[in-house]
Amino acid sequence: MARRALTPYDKPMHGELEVPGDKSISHRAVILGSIANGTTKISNFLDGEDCMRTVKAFQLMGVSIVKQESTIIIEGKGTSALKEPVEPLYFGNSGTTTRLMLGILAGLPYFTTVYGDASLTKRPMDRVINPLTEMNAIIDGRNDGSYLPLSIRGEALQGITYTLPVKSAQVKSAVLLAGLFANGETKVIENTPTRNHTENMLQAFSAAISTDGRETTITNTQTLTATNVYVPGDISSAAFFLVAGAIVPGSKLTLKNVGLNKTRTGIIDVLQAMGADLQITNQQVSGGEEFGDITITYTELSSTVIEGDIIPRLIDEIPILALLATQVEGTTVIHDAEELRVKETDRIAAVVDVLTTLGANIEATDDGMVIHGKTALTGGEIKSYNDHRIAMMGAIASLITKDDVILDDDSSIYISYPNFFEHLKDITI
Ligand SMILES: O=C(O)C1=C[C@@H](OP(=O)(O)O)[C@@H](O)[C@H](O)C1
Ligand SMILES: C=C(OP(=O)(O)O)C(=O)O
Repeated sequence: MARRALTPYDKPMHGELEVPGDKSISHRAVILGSIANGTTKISNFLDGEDCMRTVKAFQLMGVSIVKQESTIIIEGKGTSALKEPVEPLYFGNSGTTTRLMLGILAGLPYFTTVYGDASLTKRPMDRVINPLTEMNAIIDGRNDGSYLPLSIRGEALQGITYTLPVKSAQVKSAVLLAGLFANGETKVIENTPTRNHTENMLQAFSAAISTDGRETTITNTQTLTATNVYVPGDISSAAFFLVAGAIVPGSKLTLKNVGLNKTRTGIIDVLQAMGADLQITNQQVSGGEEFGDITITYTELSSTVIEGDIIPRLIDEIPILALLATQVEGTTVIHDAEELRVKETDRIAAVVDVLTTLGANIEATDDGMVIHGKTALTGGEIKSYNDHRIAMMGAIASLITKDDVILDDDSSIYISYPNFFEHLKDITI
């Protein structure tokens, strides 16, 4: 636990940053590389705590995974070479590890127990256990089998057609991954599109998968073929510096090689709707994932409404967008974001608490928040709620506060952005 005092910065920021690899893509690359046949090299892998939980889980199942700086080499030998783990799998703070691994473990012929930290232990798992149970999975756990710790006895699975009742890529992914081992076809239908990295990665590893509009179908695939994966920068991490550039007058920042998958770029659409000066250059594609450089040049912005289908495209960026909304004239309203209540912490309550402490005019609603701008932020002592996105939001706020911001604990930042403070320093010297 590390308390940190952050001093306001009152000069324009200039510079270029290469944010770390995408968390969602890093998890998926480890999972598929570990069950595929052959060697998978993952470059620009995010070695944050969450992705390392996924790595550790497969190491405990006998997979050779070696890390050399930001490259990971996996020697995959197919699922038949995996071993039953002899100890419980610890998933720390990582919702993605837990939900995606449940999809895998449900179909492997092993008994496994999984557990997590205090936050993960409070997050709902029935959203994944329900469809997996429909597929014949045998999963039990605390509180009628809906919370960690859980036990999984792998079973022969049966394909299903499943319409997602929650806007969750983790649920979609768990069902699709289980579909690799299930008899026949597994179809997932989503009313609101969510991030499609699992679909892209399954395609890259030669699974029998196809998407038609909002329906994705996967057919039992005994053997995946290893491939090399380049992980683009995480737009959810870039978001903190995009907002920094948007709130500190006179700034101009470039974020290099940032993932631009359309299911993730809601923040770019919102910034543009608010009037931001954004330029996207050097666009490329690798493994079905688009990426490129984003340059933001400070300009006065105006308020907006964020609701509907855009929400899953920016769900993790809402805390930092709320900070931005405190710095624009007018009222910004965020609706349809009830999923924030079941993240690492209740992010609606946490954002409202932190920004209120800093002097903002913000109210919580059941499914979002209402922010009245523009307010001068004061500084003060804030709680991170042990949530990386809340801690980084507080740190970015300190750029424009009158007095210091004291963060009670900055350790959660290692979850998704281990070199966050170095990057913050690089652009504030
Ligand atoms: O699939 C993923 O990698 C993720 C999906 C989202 O969660 P939900 O599926 O719970 O919405 C997101 O908030 C999380 O950070 C990562
Ligand atoms: C919600 C998040 O992650 P997870 O669900 O994997 O814990 C996040 O990174 O903001």
